[in-house]
Amino acid sequence: MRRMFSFAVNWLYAQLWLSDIAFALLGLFIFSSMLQRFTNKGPMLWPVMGIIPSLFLHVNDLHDWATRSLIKTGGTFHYRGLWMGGAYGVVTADPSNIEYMLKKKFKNFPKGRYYRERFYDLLRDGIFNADGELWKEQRRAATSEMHSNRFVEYSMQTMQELVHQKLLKLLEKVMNSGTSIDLQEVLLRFTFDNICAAAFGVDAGCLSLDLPDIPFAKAFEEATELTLFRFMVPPFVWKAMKFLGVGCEKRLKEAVQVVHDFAEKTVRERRRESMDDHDLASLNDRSDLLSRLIMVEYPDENGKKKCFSDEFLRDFCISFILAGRDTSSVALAWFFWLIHKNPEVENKILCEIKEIIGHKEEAINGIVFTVEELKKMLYLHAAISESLRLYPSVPIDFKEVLEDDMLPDGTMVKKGARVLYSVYSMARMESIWGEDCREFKPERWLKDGEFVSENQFKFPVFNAGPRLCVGKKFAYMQMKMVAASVLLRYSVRVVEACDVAPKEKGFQSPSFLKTGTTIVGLIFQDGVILGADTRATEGPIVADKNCEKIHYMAPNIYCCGAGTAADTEAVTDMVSSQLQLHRYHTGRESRVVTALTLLKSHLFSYQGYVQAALVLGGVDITGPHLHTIYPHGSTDTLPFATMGSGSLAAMSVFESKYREGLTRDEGINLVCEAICAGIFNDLGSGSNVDVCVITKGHKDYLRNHQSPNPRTYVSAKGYSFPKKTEVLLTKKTPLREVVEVTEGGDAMEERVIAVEKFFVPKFSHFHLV
Ligand code: HEM
Repeated sequence: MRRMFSFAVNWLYAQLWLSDIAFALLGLFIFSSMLQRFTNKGPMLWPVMGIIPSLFLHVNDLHDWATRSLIKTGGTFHYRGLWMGGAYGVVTADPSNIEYMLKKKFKNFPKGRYYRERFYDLLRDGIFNADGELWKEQRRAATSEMHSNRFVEYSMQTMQELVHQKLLKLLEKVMNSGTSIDLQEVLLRFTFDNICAAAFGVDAGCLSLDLPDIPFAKAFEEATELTLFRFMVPPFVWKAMKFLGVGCEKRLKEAVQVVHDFAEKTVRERRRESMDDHDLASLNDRSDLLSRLIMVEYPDENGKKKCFSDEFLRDFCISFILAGRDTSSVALAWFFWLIHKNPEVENKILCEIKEIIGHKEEAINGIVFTVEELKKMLYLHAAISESLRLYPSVPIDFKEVLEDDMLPDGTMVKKGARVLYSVYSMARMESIWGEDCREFKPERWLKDGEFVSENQFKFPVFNAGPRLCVGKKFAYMQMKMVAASVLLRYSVRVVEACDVAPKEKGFQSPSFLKTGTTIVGLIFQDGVILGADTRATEGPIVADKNCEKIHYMAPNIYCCGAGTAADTEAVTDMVSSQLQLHRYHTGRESRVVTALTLLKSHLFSYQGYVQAALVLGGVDITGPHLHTIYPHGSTDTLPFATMGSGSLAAMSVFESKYREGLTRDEGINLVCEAICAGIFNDLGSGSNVDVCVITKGHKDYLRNHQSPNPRTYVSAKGYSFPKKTEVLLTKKTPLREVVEVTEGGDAMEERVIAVEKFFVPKFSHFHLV
């Protein structure tokens, strides 16, 4: 028998070629792929790799791709991970399935082992990571404490303080500096400080004016990110790394240590207070969750009084911080982004706020919203709910299946499978939210002016059923407080340059159309002379032969611009307006250094996205000044300067011929010679020479002062333009009134206040206007 078997194996071995095996495997691969394609309406499940290749293909639009697949399959599809990897289950967006899991068969769909083992190092047995009795005990404690009047009052007070003492001050500082800011980071700092105050009763200090690095906050952020990394790699990878203590797992261990040390120290100190009669009085005054829970006594199985252990309190507080930190800050960042895109909603919110605070006499800056006032802001409530509907803070969540079951839509789920439910996709399904589901419409939440809540399972943004978010009320108060306080004072604008996805995510920034230019300036004995050519180019094409590149900034200050024409015009116009408002305000002549500071800080904040290279010149009370400003905001102060593509040719003239104490005519001639060097040696520069001479109290703008290469050929036949635009109607509208604007005047009488407040997430930057 054994001989026969070994004979058969040897025979087979002699007959088979490697190519036969490869061919057979390929056939099997194609067959199973086709079988899968025809039997499964959901995304392609590849042999061996399962859904993984599709995930990689859609890594940049995962949620939208899942939405398309869910719409195609009618709300639910099966998925499978790597072969023998153990990951399998269904993805659903069907409210009846969600109600079944989160409420009707709650016990059969716990968070499960998969979730728990990944989060265990950070959260241990905290409420966010617990199931069964462990969870129930914490849930009871959290609900009773958080819904108490004492906690609501305390949390409101901490929110008010944080908004007025920290957040608004920081925004004011940013606005005054004229820069933009990563609003998402600011909001994250805000929610971190807020939740630390609510949970531990401590000020984490993240939102100080100088935005300091706080070790606890940094470690928390790192621990959360590294824990989420465990969900992205196969278990054997992170488990092996943890065992060996290397890479991400080593960093995670260190970060978790910092978080736990901080939490343990705070719990220890508070426990000491509870045991020391002297400190007990001050503990009684505290209303944070830790201080309240430390005082709680409950009967154990034998009827003896028991307190919560230090470990219980530590894990409880850490879970709380995790639950309340990113969720609210992400929700607020999306909210401000949507408000920027939908100014009509912003107007309605402002109308509502103004109606509610109409009776208040204080100036806007002194207004602090009360709980009652926030409760009355129904339109704002609707706008926040609508923003959460479209961009839920937890876009996809999952539960594990304890025993084989069948979901209400007929889908079978096996023990150990996972049911993922996409809250993000639900918002985009016409079958759930109607044809206008993708629109941002706060009105869908209002009926006859009253806010109408939606069914929890159609809107599971805060989860639903017994595990509904404990912090929902807190979160709404917090978000409304921030939104109303900020919108009342500022308008938040997304900085378009940063609004685009960063390069490392595959985004190619557009190339710029640059204008070739020669611009120069020099200081002569009585003031400053600026010069420029007049050619504007669009790549290889001459777009304008006689444009103006010397821009007015103030009666005593002018500025030559090279780079993108629109940018040079926009930036000089903007600063010129600011200078004018400043003159109205102070009644004094503008100084060149003021223009320089405004220009450079604007250009610096846009980090080269505003393509303007400038030569700024003027004469003020301190004498003549000449500066160059580069697109990234660096500056130079020189007696003679050149910029633009023809700057090298022009500089060669200045370097050989410039001297101190030039007369006006010598200065103009030298400027013309330098510009001509650019015109004749640089293809981007051409046409005529514009000159501007600025002396104390006077300026001469010599437009087309020289035309060194006039057009010589004119067609003998002339030029005919046969097709004309016919004039059908001629109507003259006489000017009713001529308004004269006089520079100077009585500054105190005619005071104009500029309310241009610039300010702004990492995924996008915002401006405050
Ligand atoms: C916009 C803000 C918020 C959103 C969208 C939100 C959403 C959620 C969601 C989806 C869950 C269920 C998570 C899961 O079981 O996988 C949850 C649970 C929870 N949330 Fe929130 N949350 C927000 C703010 C807060 C805040 C500010 C707090 C604390 C003050 C908080 C405390 C909790 C707690 C303790 C749980 C665990 C409840 C349990 O498992 O029984 N949440 N939240």
